[in-house]
Amino acid sequence: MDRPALTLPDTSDPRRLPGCPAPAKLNLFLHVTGRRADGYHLLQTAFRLLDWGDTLDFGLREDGEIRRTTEIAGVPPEQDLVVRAARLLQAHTGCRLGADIALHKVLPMGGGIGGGSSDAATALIALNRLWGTGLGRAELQALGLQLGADVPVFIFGRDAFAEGVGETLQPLDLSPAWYVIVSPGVSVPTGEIFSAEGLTRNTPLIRMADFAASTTRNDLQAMACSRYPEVQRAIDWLMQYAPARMTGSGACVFAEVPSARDAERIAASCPQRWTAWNVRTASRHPLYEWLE
Ligand SMILES: C[C@](O)(CO)[C@H](O)COP(=O)(O)OP(=O)(O)OC[C@H]1O[C@@H](n2ccc(N)nc2=O)[C@H](O)[C@@H]1O
Ligand SMILES: Nc1ncnc2c1ncn2[C@@H]1O[C@H](COP(=O)(O)OP(=O)(O)OP(=O)(O)O)[C@@H](O)[C@H]1O
Repeated sequence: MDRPALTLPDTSDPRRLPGCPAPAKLNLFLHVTGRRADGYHLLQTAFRLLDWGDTLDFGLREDGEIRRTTEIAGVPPEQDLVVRAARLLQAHTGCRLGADIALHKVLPMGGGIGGGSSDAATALIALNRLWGTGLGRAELQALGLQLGADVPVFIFGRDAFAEGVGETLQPLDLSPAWYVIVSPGVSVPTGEIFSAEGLTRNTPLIRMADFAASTTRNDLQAMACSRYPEVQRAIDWLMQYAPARMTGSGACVFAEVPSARDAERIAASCPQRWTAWNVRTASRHPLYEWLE
């Protein structure tokens, strides 16, 4: 058997946590079922964790400073969800320790695969350990929600059926699977799609037991495709091989395929102007055991 792409960090030095994984997610379906008074949308979605992601290195600082030590194009440190997660954990716990944080970006940004959210979740989980702040899973999930609707599921650490704005989570037991994921080279701003006039916002609620690919869809897909036609083209291309749809608010699209070999073959034949990955699922977040 081949080894997982994402592995556990080295925990031998109590002052450093190098190589902490931040996995991507897929939304197997996404229904918009309503809108809250504050503008946020009520959803039903199924999150699936992937064995593919960014990695982060954390080093302890005694002076309380939070420093990002790597350059990320288009994301200044002050806006980085990782830096914001670290500051939020400090503020919430009164911890006076700081950290140097190196972020090694692999996941496409604005791709609907939750890269920034997962980085933030990994920062909360890793710093909670490095600083000895001792928060439990539920408290960290609530803290994560302050950073974004997609952060809690990565702290929950399992495939999940989600409701509310994405924070009410029930575990899903799904069989291991292989996916082809295509990034059509555009970045779709989540807020733009949710606020678009004409978005479907009244899909009837389904029961968790009734969720199946054939009876569900992504309610954000039509709007994303009409504004970013390259997303539709990527879906049409992938549809030649297997049923394909968009994840999250886009831009990435995905299809489940029967085997690792199929995933590799299809990803290798992707048109050059796009990027494709063959990715397998992960049953748990690699840092799952770090929280009670
Ligand atoms: C589309 C999904 O990726 C599906 O998992 C998420 O719902 C988006 O989660 P996210 O990227 O963490 O989003 P946030 O950073 O919380 O919100 C970005 C913007 O999207 C809109 N937003 C997001 C989530 C939600 N349930 N309703 C919304 O209306 C809000 O306008 C918000 O200003
Ligand atoms: N650590 C980070 N990594 C990526 N993007 C970040 C990060 N911190 C802040 N951002 C900002 O968040 C935006 C969305 O990034 P992200 O990769 O999370 O999108 P996404 O995959 O569409 O997320 P989601 O599925 O959660 O909506 C980026 O365009 C960037 O400006």
